[in-house]
Amino acid sequence: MSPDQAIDSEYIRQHREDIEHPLWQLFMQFGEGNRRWFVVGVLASIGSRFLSLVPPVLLGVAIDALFHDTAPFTLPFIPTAWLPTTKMAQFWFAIGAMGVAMVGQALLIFVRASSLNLFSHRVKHEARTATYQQMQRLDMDFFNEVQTGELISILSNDTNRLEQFLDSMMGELIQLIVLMGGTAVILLWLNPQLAAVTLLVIPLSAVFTLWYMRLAEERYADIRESVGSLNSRLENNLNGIQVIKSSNTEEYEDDRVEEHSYRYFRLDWLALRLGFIYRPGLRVLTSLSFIATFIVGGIWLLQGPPGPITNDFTFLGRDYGELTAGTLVTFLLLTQRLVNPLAQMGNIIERYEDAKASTKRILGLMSLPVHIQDKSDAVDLEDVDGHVEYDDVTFAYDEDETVLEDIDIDVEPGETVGLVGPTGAGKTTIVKLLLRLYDVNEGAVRVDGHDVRDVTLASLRGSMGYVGQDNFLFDGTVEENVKYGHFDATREDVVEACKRAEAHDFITNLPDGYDQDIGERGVKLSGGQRQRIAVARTILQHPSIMIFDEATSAVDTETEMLIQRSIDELAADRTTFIIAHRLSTVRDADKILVLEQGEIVERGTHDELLETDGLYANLWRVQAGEIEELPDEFVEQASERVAQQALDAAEDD
Ligand SMILES: Nc1ncnc2c1ncn2[C@@H]1O[C@H](COP(=O)(O)OP(=O)(O)OP(=O)(O)O)[C@@H](O)[C@H]1O
Repeated sequence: MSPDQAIDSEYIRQHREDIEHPLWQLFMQFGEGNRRWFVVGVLASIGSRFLSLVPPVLLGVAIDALFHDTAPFTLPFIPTAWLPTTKMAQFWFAIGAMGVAMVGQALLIFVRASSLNLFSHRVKHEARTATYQQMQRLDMDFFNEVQTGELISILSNDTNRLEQFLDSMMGELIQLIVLMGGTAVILLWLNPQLAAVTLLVIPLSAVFTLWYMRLAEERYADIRESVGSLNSRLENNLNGIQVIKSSNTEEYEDDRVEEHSYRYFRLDWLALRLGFIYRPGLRVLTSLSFIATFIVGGIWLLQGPPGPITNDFTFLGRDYGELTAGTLVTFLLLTQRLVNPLAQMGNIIERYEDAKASTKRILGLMSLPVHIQDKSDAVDLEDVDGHVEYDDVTFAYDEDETVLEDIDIDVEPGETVGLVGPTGAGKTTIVKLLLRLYDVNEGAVRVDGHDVRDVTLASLRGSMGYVGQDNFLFDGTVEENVKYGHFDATREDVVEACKRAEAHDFITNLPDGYDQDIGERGVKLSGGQRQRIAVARTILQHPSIMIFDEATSAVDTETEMLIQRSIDELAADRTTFIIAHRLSTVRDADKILVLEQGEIVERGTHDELLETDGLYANLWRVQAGEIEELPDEFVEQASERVAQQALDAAEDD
């Protein structure tokens, strides 16, 4: 897929699906600094499993050599010369060796658990922070497409799933592989013919497991996706709780949440059901292996070897005599030991598929292409004068719908520009291009003669202050919010900025003044108060270019007057863009640009535009209450626009 392609939800889904070997990629990306923990964990796993195989082998050897005299006292991998020669000494040697193996196993289990847990928790932490860091830098297109709940789900649920697999299940998987490998080696060493009967379960289980994995993979991808959409629903509803209550739509929302939750339940249940078939199936296979070993070994002991099996053969230079009772006991003990862990395979695979789906979501997000970023030769904008040019700019959010067309604007340093026009005309989009939240499709936006694509984003955005209609405040105190982004500002700086933003008086009236906690998103303040804190924050930034986007539209007339005073003060010595529906706000601007359907249809000062008697003059008449004097054409166009907006809103729903 080309990185130039628009980042829409289909692109994001496909991009995620195309990720191959997600867990391996993740391991390579985040395992590096943590590999030693992984290696120690794996070695301890192998060691502990290996030691767990020692007691059954010793038991079998001891039975045959000490009690039945049917075989010599020999142990795998240990030279006979090292072993004691008297029976009593051999007896105590076997018991001592079993004790050492058990204590050693306990120690290695401790080492395994601590190192693998440390490894998985570190990988989780690093994956989560790296994902967040990358996510913050993604293009706005991405945030338009993906819901917040879905992102939280990736940063929280998916990283947790990953950790669960990495610390517990991966350890179990390694142990299972070691157990199977170790058991196979010992059984083959003891008696390759009987081992062939016992170990038939391994290829059969592998085929059965592959079948299960193929089916489970899709289901777990769907489950992770449904968790994301459930979280998005919940997040949306919690954010909109005031609207839900005031619209009396609790029952409607109950149903919507239930629908999402039910989808999650159903997908989860489908995957579990698959596991219900797989797990007992695997147990039947492993039990069959135990029974087959017992039947074949039992008949062999009672009647001599069955069928084509012969007692008299040599394999890899070793002479295999008759099957003994002790060997059969070791076989049965080891087979029994294989049964339970092998039956755990179902759990491991479920967690593996779950972790794989989660990792695809994490890596899918991390590897998304970023278009809006610094070029390798980007320069810093320094000592910005505030000369802004839009040179024949054309822009579309979606390929098929042009939002701005042939926009030409030239703003001299220090000038104030008013952007007005009907809703949806493209006013906010114009300033988004200046902040380089999006790149133009054609033409160029320049600041002090530099194309905004050629300068660093930090210096570009650092030279601009933006105050919108609804400014986000963080949970914290008034002072923390004013200082946000300028953390080394002093209390005096903060107070000075608040005075200029007409916010000082209301802040000193709060019970804790500048130390007042303002709650999540500033809920404990009124809209006008939040607005003035946002203005103060911008003043502290000393921007060369100011942008006010409907900054006074949500406040009462008195607050509007106060904010207007601070806007006037800020605009006095810097380039300023003011987007406003209330035309009185831009009346004194040096230039007013009137936009309609993505084009600048009129430009001039307030008086010039009134004289032109076009769209601006009609909008002015509307606000002055001179409705009767409006031309019919304007009224018709206005009602068409309103109808179109209603249609668009319905389509969006
Ligand atoms: N993120 C987006 N993705 C797709 N289309 C968008 C996006 N943002 C805005 N638009 C569309 O672009 C057009 C211009 O929107 P814009 O917000 O610039 O208008 P505006 O003049 O500022 O309107 P208002 O006065 O209502 O704020 C509208 O048709 C809008 O639906």
